[in-house]
Amino acid sequence: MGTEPIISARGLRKVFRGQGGKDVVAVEDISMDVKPGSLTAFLGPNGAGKSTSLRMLTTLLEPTSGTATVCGYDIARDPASVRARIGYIGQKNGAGQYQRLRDELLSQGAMYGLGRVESRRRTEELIEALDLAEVANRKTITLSGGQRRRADIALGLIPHPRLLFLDEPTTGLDPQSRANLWDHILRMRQRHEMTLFLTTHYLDEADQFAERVMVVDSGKIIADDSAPRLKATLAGDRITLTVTGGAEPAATIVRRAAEDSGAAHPEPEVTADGENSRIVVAVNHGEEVLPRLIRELDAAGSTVLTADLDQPTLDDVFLTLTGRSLREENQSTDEPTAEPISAGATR
Ligand SMILES: Nc1ncnc2c1ncn2[C@@H]1O[C@H](COP(=O)(O)OP(=O)(O)OP(=O)(O)O)[C@@H](O)[C@H]1O
Repeated sequence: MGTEPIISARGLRKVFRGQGGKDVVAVEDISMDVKPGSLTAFLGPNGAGKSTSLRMLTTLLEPTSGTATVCGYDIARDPASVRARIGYIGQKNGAGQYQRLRDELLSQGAMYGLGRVESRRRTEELIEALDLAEVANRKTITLSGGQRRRADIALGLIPHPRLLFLDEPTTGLDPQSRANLWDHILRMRQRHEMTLFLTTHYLDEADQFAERVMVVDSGKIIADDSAPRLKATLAGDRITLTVTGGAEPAATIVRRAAEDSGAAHPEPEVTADGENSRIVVAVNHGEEVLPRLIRELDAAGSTVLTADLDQPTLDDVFLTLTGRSLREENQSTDEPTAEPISAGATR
């Protein structure tokens, strides 16, 4: 298949007929080409249309309009050929929870027509690779959240897919289990040279592990690039200053410095901080702008009490694009915002 895209979608759209005849446009218009071997994160707030897009690409849901090929096969005309080549790990795994994990893996192998010997070989290989030996004889319903997600991944990998779709693989896990799961995901990827396409609303995961980040909002892809490039082109470095007295003339000087740096949104955010003023602005090349800015403010008679320079995050990217914070949006329906995690495995 060479460099042909492993996923190629054009104008995918899904409208659900809501109750009382009111339609819900879950996915408005999604187009993409995904390279074989890549790791792509589909990042967006709750309800952005991530799962619906994934369910269309995995042939679980028929698009209202639009087309896609996955592993070279058309999702509408040849869903069986698509399914035979992909793995899909949904948000809630519905597999038989009262079976022992090892038996569940073996039945999965049988379901994919692997044959007894191959099924057993694959089951043992995945139990070992995903660190599940200790729990392999337990019923899956008794597993912890992290073990359950690793078991889900083992189930998804039984058919040896070239392309693995994961829908929010780490949601609901504590930071340590998330790091551990990522470790396994990256190891599996390396071992099997798989293409990974996953949805997440954890900004740090997309930032750390994905080579390509597609930011999704209201059923559309609103940005698509590597995390460093998204941050450099769409967010800029954040400068936070505390100056004595009122905000002027400091705010004007800060705005001009931001404009000169080519910042997309040079208007500073100004708040009173007791007797002092706090000024926040996004600039380009913050490390060059900040010292110059402090000198200019000093010359204009504004004393700078504190000055901080922060690298942008993907949340700043989302904020620039939509005027909303992804962190806050997810907090309302999700567990506490993710702490940064680090997986032992390297890319
Ligand atoms: N079967 C359905 N019937 C009606 N509306 C639906 C259905 N499935 C999803 N939706 C709606 O479509 C929109 C997109 O949902 P989707 O689950 O794809 O979002 P998501 O980005 O995966 O969100 P989350 O991060 O919460 O999983 C939401 O408004 C959702 O309520």
